Amino acid sequence: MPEYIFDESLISTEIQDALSPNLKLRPLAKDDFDKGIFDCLEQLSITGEISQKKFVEQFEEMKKAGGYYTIAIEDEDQGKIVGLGTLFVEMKFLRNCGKAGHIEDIVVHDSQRGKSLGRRIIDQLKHIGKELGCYKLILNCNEKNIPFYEKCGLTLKDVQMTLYTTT
Ligand SMILES: CC(=O)SCCNC(=O)CCNC(=O)[C@H](O)C(C)(C)COP(=O)(O)OP(=O)(O)OC[C@H]1O[C@@H](n2cnc3c(N)ncnc32)[C@H](O)[C@@H]1OP(=O)(O)O
Repeated sequence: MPEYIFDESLISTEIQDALSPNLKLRPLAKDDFDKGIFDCLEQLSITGEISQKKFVEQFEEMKKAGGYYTIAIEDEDQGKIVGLGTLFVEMKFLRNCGKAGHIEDIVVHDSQRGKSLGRRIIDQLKHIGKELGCYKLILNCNEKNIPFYEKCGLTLKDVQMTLYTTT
C-alpha cells in the first residue's frame, strides 16, 4: 500500500467514476517521484533540480505539517501522473476560527489537456474543501486561466499582489 500525503477516504468516488477507467484520482504518494510528476510541474513553473531524496524529504515535511491536500491523476496504463493539484488549508481566527482553502499548483500534462481532467482536479479539491469545512476556496492565476476557473464555478474577486523575496 503506498504512503499517501492525506487520507484516501477524502477522495470522492463520484468524481473518480467520471474519469476513464485507466485514470486513477488519488492523494500524492511518497513513491510518485518516478512517475513523471516533474514533467507536469515543469509545465506550470520553475521546479529546479529535485532529487528523489529531496522529494521524499519535502513530502514528509508537508505531511507532518498537515494542511497539504495534494491530489494526482495517474494514467495506470502508462504508470505516469498526468495531472496534479493542491488544496492548502489555512487555519484562521477570522470567521469564528474558520478555515480557508487555497487552490495551488494546478496542472494537466499538455498531452492530456482539453479532456476535463483540470475540471475533475478542481471538483475534487472543492469536495475536500467542503468535507474539511473550509468557508471559502481561493486562488491566484494568470488572466488567461480565468475562463477555465469560471467554468469550474469560481468567480473573479479582488486582485493579487506579489513580492518575490529571492531573485
Ligand atoms: C492556481 C493555479 O495553479 S493557476 C495555474 C494553472 N495551470 C497552468 O496554467 C498550467 C498549464 N495549463 C494546464 O495545465 C491546463 O491548461 C489547465 C489546468 C489550466 C486546464 O486543464 P484542462 O484539463 O485542459 O481543462 P479542462 O479540459 O478540464 O477544461 C474545463 C473547461 O474549461 C475550458 N478551458 C480550459 N482552459 C481554458 C482556457 N485557457 N481558456 C478558456 N477555456 C478554457 C475548457 O474548454 C472546458 O470547457 P467546457 O467544459 O465548456 O468544454
